[in-house]
Amino acid sequence: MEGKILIVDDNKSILNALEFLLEGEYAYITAISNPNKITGMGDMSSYDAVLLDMNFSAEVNTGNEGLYWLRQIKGKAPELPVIMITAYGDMDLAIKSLKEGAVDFVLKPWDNQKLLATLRSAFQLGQSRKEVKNLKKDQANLRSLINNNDQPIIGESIAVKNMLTIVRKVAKTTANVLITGENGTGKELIAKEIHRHSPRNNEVFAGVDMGSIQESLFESELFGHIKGAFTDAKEDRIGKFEAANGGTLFLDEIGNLSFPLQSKLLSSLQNREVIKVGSNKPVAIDIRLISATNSNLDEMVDNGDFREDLLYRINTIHIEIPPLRERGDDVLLLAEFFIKKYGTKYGKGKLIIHKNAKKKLLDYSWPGNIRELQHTIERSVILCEGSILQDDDILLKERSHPALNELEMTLEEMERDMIASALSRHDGNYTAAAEQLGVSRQTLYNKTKRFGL
Ligand SMILES: Nc1ncnc2c1ncn2[C@@H]1O[C@H](COP(=O)(O)OP(=O)(O)OP(=O)(O)O)[C@@H](O)[C@H]1O
Repeated sequence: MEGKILIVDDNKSILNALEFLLEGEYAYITAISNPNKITGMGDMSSYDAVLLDMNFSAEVNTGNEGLYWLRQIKGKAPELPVIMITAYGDMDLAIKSLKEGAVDFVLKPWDNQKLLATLRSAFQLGQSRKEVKNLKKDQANLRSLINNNDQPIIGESIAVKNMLTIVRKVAKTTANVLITGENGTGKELIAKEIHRHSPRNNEVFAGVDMGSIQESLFESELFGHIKGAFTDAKEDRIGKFEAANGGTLFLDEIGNLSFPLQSKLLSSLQNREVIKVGSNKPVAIDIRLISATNSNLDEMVDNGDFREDLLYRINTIHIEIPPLRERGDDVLLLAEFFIKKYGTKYGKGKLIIHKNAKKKLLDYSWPGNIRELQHTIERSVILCEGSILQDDDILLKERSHPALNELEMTLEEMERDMIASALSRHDGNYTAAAEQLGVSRQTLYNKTKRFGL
């Protein structure tokens, strides 16, 4: 069969006998009588298994030399299976070698069939180890591809620069981070940036949006469940905590967590373990937590809606993202960025923005922040005829804007308009805007996402 075996023994006749025996089974055999050659061998991972003598000097039988060379090989290729050969039947030594990482040992004089069988299982083990190593490498590559595929953070205002300095500093630690800011300011983007610059960047970044899942499913979403825990639990399922194990867990809209779940979250963070719904067996977890919200958690604590001890736990570092209207010319930088992006996407080539259009962008209050700007620019690129983006191409949906005749509006456009103006009136405060519109905070949140506000 295909396979590359290395034999190391200073007794030439043993070496020849082994070489002869193995030639019938494996495609490539390398036989060396001087173990010092191992030092110069470089990368040994191309071998599939090694047969290594335990005692190299005939008069010395401590086995130390064999153990020394075993360590050297393991240092060069940790996955490579090594079988030790010993002539003295010294069990202590054989066990010592197993502890040092040898997969098995054979005693001299050996039985040919037994030796071949031992080597075959070592060979199989080596193949599996190689596969696992390659899979892990693929997985790490995929993760870093996913993590690095994110868009850059645009912004040169002092507010953004200061924020990014904190982001870079905190990324290197494992501190829990709370990101606050209005809707669409880039909280998720910043959370991913922290993960990308952290030592966990080759591990998973798992996000849960508490604003978009039904409250009754929060617990199972976070902690998982076992089969039969509730009517719809047809299979065991792991939660986001376990999915993020070793990596970063991003809890968006953490202010939506009910009080009992806040307690469960707190105890998971304190004990570093989760208990699946329907189970009582704790599972150890190691996550870095980043939470985000556009609610005022201090106010929620004062009103008895959020646990103070949980707030302390999640906001070791607090990052506040400024709203777009406070970022000065960043509006234009971001607009240029999105014009380029959507110009390419819709085959419009290089588009230039007219100064009146710039003024229109700068004068607007952007209640939906960067998400709203992004959607506005996408629409304007689609509408734009020619190579200059005019102010008429930019449709702002603020209620005070008279561009659209209400009689010609669809119900959906009116709804979007009302939501935008309510958010603008309340400076992006969701609770107040939802109250004014007579809908729940969650409904408002879902609608702003749908309308791209
Ligand atoms: N500084 C930035 N540079 C470029 N794009 C950005 C920036 N900030 C945000 N974006 C983009 O704006 C959109 C909204 O950002 P994101 O989803 O991170 O906001 P959010 O604050 O998490 O929103 P929500 O409050 O609705 O959860 C995304 O498409 C994101 O890529």
